[in-house]
Amino acid sequence: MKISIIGATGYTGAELLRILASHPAAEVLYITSESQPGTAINEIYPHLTRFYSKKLVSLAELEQIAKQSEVLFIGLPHGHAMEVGRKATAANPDIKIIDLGADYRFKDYAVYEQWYKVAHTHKEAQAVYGLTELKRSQVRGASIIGNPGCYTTASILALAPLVQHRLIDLATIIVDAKSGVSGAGRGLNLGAHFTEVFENVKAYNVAGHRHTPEIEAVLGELAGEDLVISFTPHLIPVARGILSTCYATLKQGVTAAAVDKAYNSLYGDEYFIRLLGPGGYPATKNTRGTNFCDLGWHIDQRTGRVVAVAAIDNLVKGAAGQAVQNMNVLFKLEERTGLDNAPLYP
Ligand SMILES: NC(=O)C1=CN([C@@H]2O[C@H](COP(=O)(O)OP(=O)(O)OC[C@H]3O[C@@H](n4cnc5c(N)ncnc54)[C@H](OP(=O)(O)O)[C@@H]3O)[C@@H](O)[C@H]2O)C=CC1
Ligand SMILES: CC(=O)N[C@@H](CCC(=O)OP(=O)(O)O)C(=O)O
Repeated sequence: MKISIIGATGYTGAELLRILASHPAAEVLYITSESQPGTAINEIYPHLTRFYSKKLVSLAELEQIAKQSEVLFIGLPHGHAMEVGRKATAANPDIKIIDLGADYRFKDYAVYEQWYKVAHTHKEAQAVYGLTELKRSQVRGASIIGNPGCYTTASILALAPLVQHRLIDLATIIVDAKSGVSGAGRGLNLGAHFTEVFENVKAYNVAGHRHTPEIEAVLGELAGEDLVISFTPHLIPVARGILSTCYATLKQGVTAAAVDKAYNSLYGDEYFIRLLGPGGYPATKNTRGTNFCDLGWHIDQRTGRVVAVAAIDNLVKGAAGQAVQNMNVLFKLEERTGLDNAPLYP
């Protein structure tokens, strides 16, 4: 496929290039940057040398980029993809757009505007939410895909079986998640500064993180009713990784066997979902650099709660890997094409 990446100098853009470098059907045509047009990408990311020496171009070239590309990945901060998506589809109605940011994730644009504080300027877009394992049939026929966030991918995958099989009290869902620092992007900010992060763990955006409505919207659709959750993100001193620990009260009479059955029936045939089963302890290091999501769950008899844990790499299954997985689905390729690597360990 002829591919272009808008915002290639960011962590998700660079991760897309790393993955696509070993994708047999990928031909990267254009990569863009507003701050460093004319620079070769491997001058910014030397790990991409031998794979790319392609020069970055400005978004001003978007019309010709769109006309020549079959797939456009967008790795920009939220609020910028809509303009790119609108102009690209106007220039090439057949183009497939996969946005790694938040602009195309919400069916209800009012929710997006309320939480992201940005007016949506591409409301006519018929976008599909790109959590592959849950939305595969819709992804197959999509023109625009809103790729999920990193915390949301891990948390929704952990909770979906419990919600879909009506095993939990929907009013009791709590998500406690940790993210590596690359989740904040490559831009310099004090919160991501080494001496602020090293030997430190902290919560942030408590009771107000933008991933809250995304998780609620997707789980609510699965449940067939609106729901609210408590979501607390934490920053941990690692480069990559999301660990999401999710709690909910089991409905009266729900057995451990019913919980096991729910996970196995939803994910038993899913290559990228590795079920560690009851008592399993997912760890970010086991998914690092891969598109896998490791899932484990525990029944706490004392409290009547289920505790579901998910581990992913925020830049892979949480972003670029899932975006390529969705591209594979769009073009009817084996879904693991370019994604079937083992993690580095230790
Ligand atoms: N990091 C992660 O783990 C995840 C990130 N995401 C989302 O993916 C998107 C990209 O994230 P990430 O790669 O981490 O971000 P980075 O901050 O690392 O990169 C952002 C990119 O956008 C470009 N950019 C920044 N500001 C502007 C602007 N005003 N106009 C045009 N381009 C701009 C930059 O390019 P240049 O300055 O060269 O023009 C850079 O390439 C974001 O929406 C993020 O929320 C989603 C899931 C996971
Ligand atoms: C550690 C860290 O800062 N993580 C980011 C999540 C990145 C992401 O997925 O954001 P979008 O949903 O906007 O794409 C955050 O908490 O905002």
